[in-house]
Amino acid sequence: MNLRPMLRDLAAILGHGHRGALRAYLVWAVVYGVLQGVATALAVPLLKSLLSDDTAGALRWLAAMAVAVALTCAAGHTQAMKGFEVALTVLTSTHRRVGDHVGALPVGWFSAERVGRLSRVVTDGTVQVGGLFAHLLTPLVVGLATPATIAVAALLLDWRLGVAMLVCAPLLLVVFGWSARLVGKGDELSDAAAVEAANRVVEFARHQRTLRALGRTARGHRPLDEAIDRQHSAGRRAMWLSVPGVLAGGFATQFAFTVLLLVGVLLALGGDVDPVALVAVLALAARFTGPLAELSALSGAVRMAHNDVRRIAEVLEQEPLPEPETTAELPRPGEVELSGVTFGYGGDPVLRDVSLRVPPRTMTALVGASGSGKTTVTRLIARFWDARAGTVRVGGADVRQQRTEDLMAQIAVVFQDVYLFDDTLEANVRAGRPDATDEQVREAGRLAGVAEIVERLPHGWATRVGEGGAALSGGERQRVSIARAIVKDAPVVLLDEATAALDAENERYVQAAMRTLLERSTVLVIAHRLPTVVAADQIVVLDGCGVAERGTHAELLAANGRYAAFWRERDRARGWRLTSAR
Ligand SMILES: Nc1ncnc2c1ncn2[C@@H]1O[C@H](COP(=O)(O)OP(=O)(O)OP(=O)(O)O)[C@@H](O)[C@H]1O
Repeated sequence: MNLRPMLRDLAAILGHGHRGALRAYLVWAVVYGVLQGVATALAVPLLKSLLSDDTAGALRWLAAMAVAVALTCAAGHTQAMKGFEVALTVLTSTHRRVGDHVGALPVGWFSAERVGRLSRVVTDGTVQVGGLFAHLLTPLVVGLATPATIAVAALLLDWRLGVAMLVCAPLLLVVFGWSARLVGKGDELSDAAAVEAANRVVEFARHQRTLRALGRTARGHRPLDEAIDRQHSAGRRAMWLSVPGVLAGGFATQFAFTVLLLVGVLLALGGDVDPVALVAVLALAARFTGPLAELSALSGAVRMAHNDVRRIAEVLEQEPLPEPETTAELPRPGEVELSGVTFGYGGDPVLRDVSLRVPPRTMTALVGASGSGKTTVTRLIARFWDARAGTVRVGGADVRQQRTEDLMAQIAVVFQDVYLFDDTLEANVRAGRPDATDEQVREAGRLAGVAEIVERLPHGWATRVGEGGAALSGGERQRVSIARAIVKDAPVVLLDEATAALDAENERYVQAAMRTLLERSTVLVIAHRLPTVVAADQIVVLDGCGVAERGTHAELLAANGRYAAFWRERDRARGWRLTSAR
């Protein structure tokens, strides 16, 4: 059983500042185990003295034993306190370390599967790892240090018995290691199934409206049923996998004890050990195998705990987006530029050799068929991902040469899938700029039409919007999101215009707010509405991984290329009249 990988992962989780505390705890746990072994070994001369009527000698050994026991208690207390300290560090700092780290990871890392695992890691995982020090590591270290000390003492008593113990120990550890691996494998199986089932439950709860509309009730939602079935069968497999290991561990310990007894009895029968020494040998053999039996019982749990430790360490090992120490100069504030950008999410490129420039305080509309890469362009500008080739510049500087907070200070985003925090309306608008004054928040609210929502709500600005903004309509959520962008007052605004038809009131507010944003910022909009496209200083048409056309609305219509065809198609599909907007 190799503890080194787990200790290495634990040290990684704790970080540089706390590794000394882990080392101190381990040293004290070893001292505690050794002292337990010494106190046990002292029973041998004590027994010998007692059985040979040497009272004075017995008293001396008794005193020595008392000292050893007192030292053992002191060491036990110290190691427990040190373990407590490290456990507390794990519990308090791991969340922060994981949180800080995850915050620097590329957005592409956050797949649904990883998000499900992450929530398990930071809730369950950290608690399990914290408990490791109290319930597992100490018995484990003691289970190794005490038998080792006893084996050394046995060597002094009778070398043959000592050698028998030293031969048994590694064999036992091999069996325990095998048993632990089986349990660990079962744990990995059931953990993967549990993460999947948890994700399916969340999906089932979150998307009730869609599922009901599709006629899927709890019974009929096959992915959830299947995930739960898989979790059950993984649990069963994990249990069956652990059975042979647990049996083999117990059997091996009993076998070792029997071997030691046999060696002792054979030595006594051969006249090499007197009966008095034989009693002592038996006592030592019992104390040798006792902690090992405990080790056998713990080995599976230790492996499972190591899996938890590994999962946290794995998150911390993920490479964050590389960041410079300081942000480069921004020679052209408000400008956005992609030059020769190629990017794909894994397989084929979604964008190939794309170049476009959005001059400061102008509006560029991105248009193109669904899946042509419009959203991807905005994600690269906000550096949610890094381009495979080419350069993305914001403010005239490569986004990779800017610190995340400096880059994000230049950009406000209004996405379609607006997420509002389960907080008040005011807090949700202020999220754009936490240090905004009340007046600035109110003004942004007025410009984006949030003030009008506020008037209708019983608690005004203090009304809570529910998780994700559930208490507001889609159009209202978008207004809050636009108010956020206005209050942020960033030089660049990335806007994904709503595809869903807005009612006249929402439409009016959104258009008015866009005018406000345009007065102060550079706007790159994924445009779905004709008035937006017509108003743009530049229209960029994405098609087939690249820029197919660019120009103003009139220029592109005159060119009668992709854009003209594209809008004629939309015109037919939605009944829009392209000509009437001119
Ligand atoms: N997170 C992702 N992982 C893998 N592929 C993705 C991811 N996001 C988008 N894609 C793929 O990249 C391509 C471009 O997607 P993108 O969302 O940029 O297009 P879009 O033009 O914005 O589409 P739409 O108008 O439908 O929103 C699509 O083929 C899409 O399936």
